[in-house]
Amino acid sequence: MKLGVPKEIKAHEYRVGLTPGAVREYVAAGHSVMVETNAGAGIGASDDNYRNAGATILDSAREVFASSEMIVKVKEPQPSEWVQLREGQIVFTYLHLAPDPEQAKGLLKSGCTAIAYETVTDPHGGLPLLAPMSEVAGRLAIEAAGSALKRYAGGRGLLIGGVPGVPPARIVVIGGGVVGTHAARMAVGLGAEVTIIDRSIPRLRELDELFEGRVRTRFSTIDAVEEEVFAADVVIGAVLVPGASAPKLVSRGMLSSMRTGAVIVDVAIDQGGCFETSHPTTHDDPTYEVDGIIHYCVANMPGAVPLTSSQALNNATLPFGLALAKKGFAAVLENPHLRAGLNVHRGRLTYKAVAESLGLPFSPIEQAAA
Ligand SMILES: NC(=O)C1=CN([C@@H]2O[C@H](COP(=O)(O)OP(=O)(O)OC[C@H]3O[C@@H](n4cnc5c(N)ncnc54)[C@H](O)[C@@H]3O)[C@@H](O)[C@H]2O)C=CC1
Ligand SMILES: CC(=O)C(=O)O
Ligand SMILES: [Mg+2]
Repeated sequence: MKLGVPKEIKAHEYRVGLTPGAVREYVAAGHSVMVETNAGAGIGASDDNYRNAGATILDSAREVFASSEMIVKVKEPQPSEWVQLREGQIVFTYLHLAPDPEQAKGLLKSGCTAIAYETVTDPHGGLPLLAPMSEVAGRLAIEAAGSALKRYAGGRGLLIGGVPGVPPARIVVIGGGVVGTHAARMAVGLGAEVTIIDRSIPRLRELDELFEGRVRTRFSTIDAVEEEVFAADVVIGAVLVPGASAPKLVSRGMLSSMRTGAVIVDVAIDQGGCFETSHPTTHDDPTYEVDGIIHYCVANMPGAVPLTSSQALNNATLPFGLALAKKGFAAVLENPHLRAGLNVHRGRLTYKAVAESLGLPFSPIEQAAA
């Protein structure tokens, strides 16, 4: 198959869809890979590095889109990219369609086959192509919170770990999945007082064992969320209902009962966010304030550490990408985990939670593929 890797164009997105190491794997399997010039600049990979791995370098994204049967990216296609996709072409990338009706319209209109990294599954009920970036974002969330807590940044002026004789920050993590666990690990490591809220009791049990008493766990109810959020210095939003818009767990009204200068890091912003007052921000200007509460809502947090993130992402996407490259759409039909990743096919939405969140018709895959 002919694969294409355009340079990412979202603000401060320095990751790349395929690293030179991954290109080598595709080429070794008999595929050809076209890479836009400078696509790897953010990870220090030159065009020559890609050529040495067996890729052909093209001068523009336009040539990459025009000559490829499958586009491999990182971030959701941007408006200038939707219009270059076509029927029969596969796009393999993050999509996060639920909160993004414009992108959904663009992809539907193109007729392309779009497989969302974030809804591909594994045999253990996990999301293997979301997990590595959730690990990164969870860890970064505590760094982001530490920066925003600084007084000059509008925060409470609190050091996360405190010092002997002065208490540390209280950090509340809503959603104890991959993001939540990695945020909690960093927070515990810095000496914070950490509470994790989740609606899954089995997950709370696992977390209790994992952290050996170093975090408090709470079942997610309206009361529990209110009580914890009102007493917090930092709240990390890390819930997910796969494919769907994030549930809004903290309302605007609640902000006035929070500590002035407290920080919200809404990692779930790529699914619309779990705070009513969240809106997406960029690494250029990551925070804003509402009712005295600092909000950090960057939708591509791992883009800030592209060297770590591109490698971690490529490790996870490689087996799925190789299956797609070998068999094309047939791989989606035969592999239940890739099938779970299919969001758009030939003008139809094939992921139920996405269609429901967008209020658009859902088509089962068999119907869309007929
Ligand atoms: N902003 C960014 O750059 C990035 C954002 N993300 C996003 O972070 C979010 C979380 O991702 P993961 O941790 O991988 O998901 P996950 O599926 O591993 O964990 C989600 C957790 O939320 C819990 N949950 C769901 N509804 C809840 C509720 N009402 N109350 C409490 N807990 C609830 C689930 O039980 C689960 O444990 C996703 O939206 C993901 O797309 C991930 C990576 C980067
Ligand atoms: C998951 C996601 O949206 C990201 O890594 O940017
Ligand atoms: Mg700002």
